[in-house]
Amino acid sequence: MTALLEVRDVRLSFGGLQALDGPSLDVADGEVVGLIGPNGAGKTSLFNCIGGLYRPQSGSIKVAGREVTGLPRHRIASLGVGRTFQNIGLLPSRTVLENVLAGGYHSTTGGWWATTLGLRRIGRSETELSARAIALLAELELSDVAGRMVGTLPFGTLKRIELARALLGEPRLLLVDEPANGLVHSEVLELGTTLRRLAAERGAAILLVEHHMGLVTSVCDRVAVLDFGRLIAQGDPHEVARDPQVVAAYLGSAA
Ligand SMILES: Nc1ncnc2c1ncn2[C@@H]1O[C@H](COP(=O)(O)OP(=O)(O)OP(=O)(O)O)[C@@H](O)[C@H]1O
Repeated sequence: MTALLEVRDVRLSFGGLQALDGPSLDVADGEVVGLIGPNGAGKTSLFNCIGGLYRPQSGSIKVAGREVTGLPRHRIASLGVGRTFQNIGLLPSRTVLENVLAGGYHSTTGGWWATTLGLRRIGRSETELSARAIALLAELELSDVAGRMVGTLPFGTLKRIELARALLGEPRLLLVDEPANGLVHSEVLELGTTLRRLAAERGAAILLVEHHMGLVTSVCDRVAVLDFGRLIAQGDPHEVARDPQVVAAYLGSAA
């Protein structure tokens, strides 16, 4: 079976710094894969290569069999790649609904929303998008705050809004960057349930960058571990967490 996401030998450097040193990784439809590793290991850099923010110097990244390296971000998004960001990228002076609707648009020109938010529509009608956004708000228990300005809401709620926004594009592959960061324990548990449900009910593949090992072991089918841009281990989350090389990488980062 062809994997939905196929990463092969991706290399990315910033001047003399090798952020990604040839990792290869597959993610299948409906699979939840954790991408873990110490600070600076290259996790976000790999996300940025998959999503088109960075272009690797070499290697291949395919989504549903289609090479995406070098494609503009909106083309990669239209192939079914959605994303949330480590440092939440919402518009604080817009409502929750407006922010979620922004997930249906990409950069620059066109349509009513272009005037409002400076964005371009993906291709659905306004009515369809609004209906989907409202359904997503309900699914993520955000209906009560739909008309509130995002800037007035607590952090845990902002994370759910970001997820709803990413889901509006109906991604086949969802890249989720440190969703548990800043959440209290009960919110992390809820988040874990939500991520598993998204994979089970929508068949979405999820690649999850996360430092919260409780969340990783509870939601991921598999984990891949990066260290200094290299893939040092992958497999069952509990087994990988005991792998001496992985333990050493984390201890080294803490030293
Ligand atoms: N735009 C950039 N310019 C220069 N260096 C960068 C850039 N982006 C990432 N790096 C460097 O690449 C390396 C990998 O960074 P990256 O953010 O991918 O790691 P990470 O595993 O996501 O870390 P963290 O867990 O702290 O978020 C780091 O040394 C980082 O400083």
